[in-house]
Amino acid sequence: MKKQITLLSGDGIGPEIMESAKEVLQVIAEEFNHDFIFHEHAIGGNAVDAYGEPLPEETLKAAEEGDAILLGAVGGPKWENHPVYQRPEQGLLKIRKSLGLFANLRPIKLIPALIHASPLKEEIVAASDIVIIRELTGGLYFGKPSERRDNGNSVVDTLSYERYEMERIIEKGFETALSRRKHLTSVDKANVLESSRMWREIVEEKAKKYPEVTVEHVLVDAAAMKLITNPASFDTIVTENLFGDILSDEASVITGSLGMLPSASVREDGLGLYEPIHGSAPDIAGKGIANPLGMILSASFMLRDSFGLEVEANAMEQAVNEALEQGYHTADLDVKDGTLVSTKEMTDVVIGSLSARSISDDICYMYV
Ligand SMILES: NC(=O)c1ccc[n+]([C@@H]2O[C@H](COP(=O)([O-])OP(=O)(O)OC[C@H]3O[C@@H](n4cnc5c(N)ncnc54)[C@H](O)[C@@H]3O)[C@@H](O)[C@H]2O)c1
Ligand SMILES: CC(C)[C@H](C(=O)O)[C@@H](O)C(=O)O
Ligand SMILES: [Mg+2]
Repeated sequence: MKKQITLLSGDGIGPEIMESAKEVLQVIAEEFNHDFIFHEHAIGGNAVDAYGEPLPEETLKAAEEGDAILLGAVGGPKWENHPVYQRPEQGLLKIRKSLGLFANLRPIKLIPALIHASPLKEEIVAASDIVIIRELTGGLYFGKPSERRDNGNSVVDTLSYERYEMERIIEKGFETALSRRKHLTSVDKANVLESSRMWREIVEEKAKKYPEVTVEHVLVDAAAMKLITNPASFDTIVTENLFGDILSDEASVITGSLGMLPSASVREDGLGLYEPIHGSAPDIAGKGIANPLGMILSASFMLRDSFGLEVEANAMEQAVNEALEQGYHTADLDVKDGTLVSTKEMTDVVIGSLSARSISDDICYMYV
């Protein structure tokens, strides 16, 4: 299979973890006889430095024309005092909005080898298997006006949604729940916000179309508490943009590290942007110690969901599991008696597991 993949490494640890994903994908391409063609483009702070804007036109064009997009992370202290239009994060928001990537899927599944790495008790995290479906192109992030007034003495941000924007993400929530354990938790703040009351009405309307799915409404503050006291009580969560951003970082604690979580941002026709949920981690950038697994798992997410390469995606995920089972971990993961490794070493271990796996598959094949 021949695929054009747009690589947007970004800032901070972005390029370090992107290198890992690229190397692993190259091994997959060789072993499974695919042709992955990588096209690297600028986004975020490095694009501001080179082009004066965080999302150059050519990056957007390449992203639209390719088969899928892989993104590292954007942002960092260097650009914090730039005007809003030159903030790295604006590049990320603009690519999501311009490409219409309205549905952000954030799976949170405990990897058994990491059961002790979470600061939460083993019995609490044990059965965790959640998908957060986060609305990605509306809400407070994009509402107008968003500005300072009265010489900086008052400020307004606007939370606005059109009905169709709520309908399509809620529908995605139901479809996802239907393909899983058929339990949908809709998270809102309907006791305070009008937008949440409209959201809840739409969830109730859509529920009639999905009688097999059990629907539960949970207020966002209570959901934040339940996520870490009883994560196993969740299956699929659907929520608006900002709530989903906050809850997914919180949920990463279940897996032992923010560095573990992948995500997919998709639209109706299947175009997808795949990225770890974490940021550019300026505190560890350049040290070669970042956890590359959230990025590698984002690449396997791309293989499965954008390219339909189920076997290859499984092989990558299996290789990640094996690396962790053997006790290898980067510094962000609190693994007792394991082997502390760098980003590069972790990548090599994953590649080693992949290669060993295909050799053993060959042997099995030869003897069948
Ligand atoms: N998708 C994105 O590009 C994205 C997401 C979140 C934050 N950001 C940006 O990143 C910058 C830093 O934000 P922040 O510090 O609040 O969040 P962050 O996610 O970058 O880091 C939070 C903490 O988690 C650690 N961490 C994150 N990813 C890790 C990994 N792969 N391996 C090991 N440790 C990891 C960091 O070292 C840090 O201590 C900001 O400019 C922010 O806007 C970008
Ligand atoms: C960097 C920022 C704009 C982004 C968001 O809030 O969506 C990030 O936190 C994320 O989760 O992808
Ligand atoms: Mg976030």
